[in-house]
Amino acid sequence: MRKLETKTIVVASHNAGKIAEIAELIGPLGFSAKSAAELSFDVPEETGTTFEENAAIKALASAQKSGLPALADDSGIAVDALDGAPGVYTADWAETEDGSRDFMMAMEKVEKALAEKGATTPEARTARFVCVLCLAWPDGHTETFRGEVEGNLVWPPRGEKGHGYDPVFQPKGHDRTFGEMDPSEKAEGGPADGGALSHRARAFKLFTETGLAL
Ligand SMILES: O=c1nc[nH]c2c1ncn2[C@H]1C[C@H](O)[C@@H](COP(=O)(O)OP(=O)(O)OP(=O)(O)O)O1
Ligand SMILES: [Mg+2]
Repeated sequence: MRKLETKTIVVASHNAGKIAEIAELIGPLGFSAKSAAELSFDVPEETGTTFEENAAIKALASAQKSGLPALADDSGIAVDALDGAPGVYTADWAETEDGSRDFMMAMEKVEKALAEKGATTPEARTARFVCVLCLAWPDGHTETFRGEVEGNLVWPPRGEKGHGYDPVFQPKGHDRTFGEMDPSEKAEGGPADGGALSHRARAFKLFTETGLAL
């Protein structure tokens, strides 16, 4: 596994909520990071059919453009009763006609699909958040790390603290949604979570444990 030889990287994302979480996770590692959004890089087209493919597309685009190692995060929510949807298309479900994003609308779509399946009990409403991190170098080398967190979907949405689908996701073993948790709690969880709760924090744990970031 290739190690990072520089302490300056690009965070290959245009999502402010994610960028803030990634900044908190890499802060203690002593990296200086600029996001693709700050650098005004184009939003690459996510043409892959897996989180891994899309993470690589985004990381490679930023690495090639900047000449620096770049870290992308491709993530989404997979609902069991919907055969894993919206999955890699999680952001697409939030897209409005004018090209902006409306997560209330997206959460309503998921809820409608669950209602059509008659999924009313917590056991029928299980889902997981998935995060695949891809670190890419300008020469095309990539390393990937996957994190997942199990939980179930609640309705109505609860909490204003998160972003995206956080208000409807209640992680297993917790009685609050991600939307009701402070960012540090979403990242670290409680005593039973081993220091990493969210899909993003779990993928980051692998990233640091492999020694890549040392
Ligand atoms: O912790 C999370 N809490 C709530 N929602 C989340 C989370 N993590 C991912 N999500 C949702 C938001 C987005 O609709 C989709 C990811 O789509 P994805 O393409 O990976 O990200 P994005 O387009 O928002 O930003 P970018 O590609 O520039 O990194 O999953
Ligand atoms: Mg995206």
